[in-house]
Amino acid sequence: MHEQGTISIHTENIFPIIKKALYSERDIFLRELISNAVDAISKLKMVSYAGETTHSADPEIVVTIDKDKKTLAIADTGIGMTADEVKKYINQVAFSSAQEFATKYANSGAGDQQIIGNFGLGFYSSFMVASNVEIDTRSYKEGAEAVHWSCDGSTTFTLDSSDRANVGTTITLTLQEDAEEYLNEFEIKRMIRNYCDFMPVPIKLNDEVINKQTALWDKSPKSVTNEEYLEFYRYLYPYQDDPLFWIHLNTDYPFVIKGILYFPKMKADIDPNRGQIKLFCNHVFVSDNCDDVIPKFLMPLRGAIDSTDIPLNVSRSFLQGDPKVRKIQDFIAKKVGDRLTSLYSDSREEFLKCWQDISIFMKFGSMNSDKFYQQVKEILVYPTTSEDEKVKSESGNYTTLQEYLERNKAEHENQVFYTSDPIAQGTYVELHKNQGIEVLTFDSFIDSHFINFLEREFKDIKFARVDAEIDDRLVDKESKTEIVDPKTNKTKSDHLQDIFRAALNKPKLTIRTEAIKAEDAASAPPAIILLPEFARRMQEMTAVLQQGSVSFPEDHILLVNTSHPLMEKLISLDASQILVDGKSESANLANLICNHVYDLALMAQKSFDADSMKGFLQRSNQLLTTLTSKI
Ligand SMILES: Nc1ncnc2c1ncn2[C@@H]1O[C@H](COP(=O)(O)OP(=O)(O)OP(=O)(O)O)[C@@H](O)[C@H]1O
Repeated sequence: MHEQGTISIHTENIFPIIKKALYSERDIFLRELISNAVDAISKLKMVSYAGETTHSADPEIVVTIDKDKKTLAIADTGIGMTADEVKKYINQVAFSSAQEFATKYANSGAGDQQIIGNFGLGFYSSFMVASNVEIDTRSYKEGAEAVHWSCDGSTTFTLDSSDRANVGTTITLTLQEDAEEYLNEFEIKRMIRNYCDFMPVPIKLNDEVINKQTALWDKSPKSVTNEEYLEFYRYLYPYQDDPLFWIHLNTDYPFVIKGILYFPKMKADIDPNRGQIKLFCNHVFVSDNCDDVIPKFLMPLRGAIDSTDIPLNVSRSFLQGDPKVRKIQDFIAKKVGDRLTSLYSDSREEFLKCWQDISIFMKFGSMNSDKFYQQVKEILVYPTTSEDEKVKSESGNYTTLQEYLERNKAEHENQVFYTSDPIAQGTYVELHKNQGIEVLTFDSFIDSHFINFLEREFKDIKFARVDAEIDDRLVDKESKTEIVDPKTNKTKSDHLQDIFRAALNKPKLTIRTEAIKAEDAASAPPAIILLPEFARRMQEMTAVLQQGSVSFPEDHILLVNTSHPLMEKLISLDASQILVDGKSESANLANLICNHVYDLALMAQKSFDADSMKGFLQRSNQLLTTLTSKI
């Protein structure tokens, strides 16, 4: 048999277009050819199950590199093709999708970068790297003649008889000069591992089986042990910390979707834009990036998703608007939500152990997807100062917002007190705690947005940071009105206001006085800084918009604690007016103390820059010297 023919395609110069468009994705040719080989092996299995043939051979794919001839061959023990099938499937089917691709590319007007090779490229993608492609094949069909097809990338081909004895197909590529890297064994091994690792047929190179073959996601979740899940994770992401927990997806309805999604230990700097989930289509690796298939907020997860239902096309942008993809996204998000809620209800203790690592993800997800938020809102928890038995756990004390509101309904209905930095704001937290006011911690970088989100969700609730205002319960209102100077009718508060205003001389600073309640008066701070919630949030927002750092607001409040013992002394110092060398030494000392008290209050709020620190140290020394000179 000898036949020569013309492949009927209408787009001129089809191969240069394909080569140009897919240049950066050239590796995919091997994935396509090996996928075809796996399909051919499955088809043979199917016809044999159907009783159409008794032929059987060990399923295997052998990749052979011939450096002298500059060829790369992929041989399979699959179904093979008759001459008619070659004409039909190769000359017509394969080339028609090539044409479709080229037309799409030519019309898209998109730059090379926007066209990414996925599926549908098939057999013809071999012309991206080969100057000549040969097919040597023999069908499983009784009496079928083996055939040899050859094409040099032009639109003509030859079809001859072949002396091939075995059922199956060998595709031999004569590599172009610029594709000789595919003669390198390491490179081919890497490509097989990358694209074909989980294909269910052994793929051999130099008698060595290169691929893993079994995909853990295919197994029934009940039959997989924790150690197997961990091992698989370590295989996919070597040298990484073990994951916290995982979700095994295994469904046939409404979509065929399998996979394992792992929750890794998340760092504070997670980048939700960088997905790490591997996407497979029937065990064939497609992409390291499931951007279009996974909802954005699930991006920090890792693992693998395998689905033949994900409509992949040559141009990835096609995917985004696809309604099926949206349904798949919702489905995956729901599964993730289910897993989290069942973890919480099965073992709150285990859930809380992971909380530090998953909280940012869950808050981010809640803000991004209402469906997800509705699913998880009851299990969003926050560290709390409450000592209630119900909130205790080995990982610390945690409460949900609902529980918090319920517990504190009588004390402060609809008001949530929180700290954004339990260490720096420790003084304030302590003050609240001592008066029995429960404080929650919202200290991640996402929390200022998340608090806004919660305030939108719970319309009546107001969040106030512990340093925003002093709650009435923390102060003794009566002591404020006590008159201490019968001559001037001034209260202690009036006096202290005068002293501090004169000493600090800061027009933008508001000075307020309150008697802070404390069991031991000296244990409460002599003064604290208040940053009104609204003004502080505005400032934070402006900083975000201007991409700057949040500077400390100049118009803050200094709240002087009139019940601190230091304040009595300060009033008498100021009043004594002891003159040394014509100067009032006591007034000078009072001035130093006021500035020192102010600085100490500031220090609980912000770190000092070099100049402020220098000033603080100098004054501290001066103050110590003045005080010790009295001894
Ligand atoms: N190794 C092979 N053994 C048997 N038949 C093959 C082999 N390779 C290709 N074919 C036949 O050629 C056809 C065209 O292959 P091609 O790769 O272009 O497209 P496809 O596999 O049908 O789909 P896709 O474009 O998604 O890969 C296949 O459907 C199959 O019938």
